[in-house]
Amino acid sequence: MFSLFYGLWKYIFSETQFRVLILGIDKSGKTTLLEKLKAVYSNSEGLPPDRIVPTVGLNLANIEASNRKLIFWDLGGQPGLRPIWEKYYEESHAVIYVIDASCPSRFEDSKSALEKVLRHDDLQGAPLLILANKQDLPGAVSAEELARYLDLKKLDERVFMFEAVSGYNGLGIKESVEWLVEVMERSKRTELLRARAGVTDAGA
Ligand SMILES: Nc1nc2c(ncn2[C@@H]2O[C@H](COP(=O)(O)OP(=O)(O)OP(=O)(O)O)[C@@H](O)[C@H]2O)c(=O)[nH]1
Ligand SMILES: [Mg+2]
Repeated sequence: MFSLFYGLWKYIFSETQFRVLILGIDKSGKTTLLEKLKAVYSNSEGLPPDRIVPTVGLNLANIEASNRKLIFWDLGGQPGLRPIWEKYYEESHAVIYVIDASCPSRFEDSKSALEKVLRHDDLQGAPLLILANKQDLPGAVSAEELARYLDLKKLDERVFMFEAVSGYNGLGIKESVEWLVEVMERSKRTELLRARAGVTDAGA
């Protein structure tokens, strides 16, 4: 009985650390964005772009924003590494999907990889932030143009937003994080993950 109340207590009062998964095909700029997030939100400088190499494992960033703790998981986007993404779905509160907005020849690959992400049951109800990245480059399409191009059908029941960003100059980074915190706070997905953690603890 005690463990049941303890589980309930934890469910109501525990401070959630939001886990955000950063996905997108290779070279879309995920790790550069992660390093920019560190530079903007923590005391860490973040790696400069010229020292960032293609990701094979997992990169992490812990930040605090709007009085909330967030952890970002950045995975490799090369085709052979994409099957690993789903191992992280179940634990994630939200997904950031990064697209190189300056490279239309790769939009199709980005779109089909994203559609596969959205079809996965383990990500049901997870808020989705789609970033039109590399806005510092002259040819980059706007967030609206990218949304039109992607024309996503599987977004029903999911909170989502498109945002124009640049991992180089930091455009749109704060707006993105503020939006994420706001939607994760009141998302059913957060309730679900909290309840699951409470139940696990109570049953332990
Ligand atoms: N101009 C410009 N270039 C960028 C930006 N973000 C990343 N790049 C460049 O794009 C290339 C790929 O960046 P990464 O951050 O390694 O991309 P990634 O998505 O993490 O790639 P994988 O780890 O292979 O999945 C690098 O040459 C970066 O310097 C940006 O905002 N603007
Ligand atoms: Mg990377």
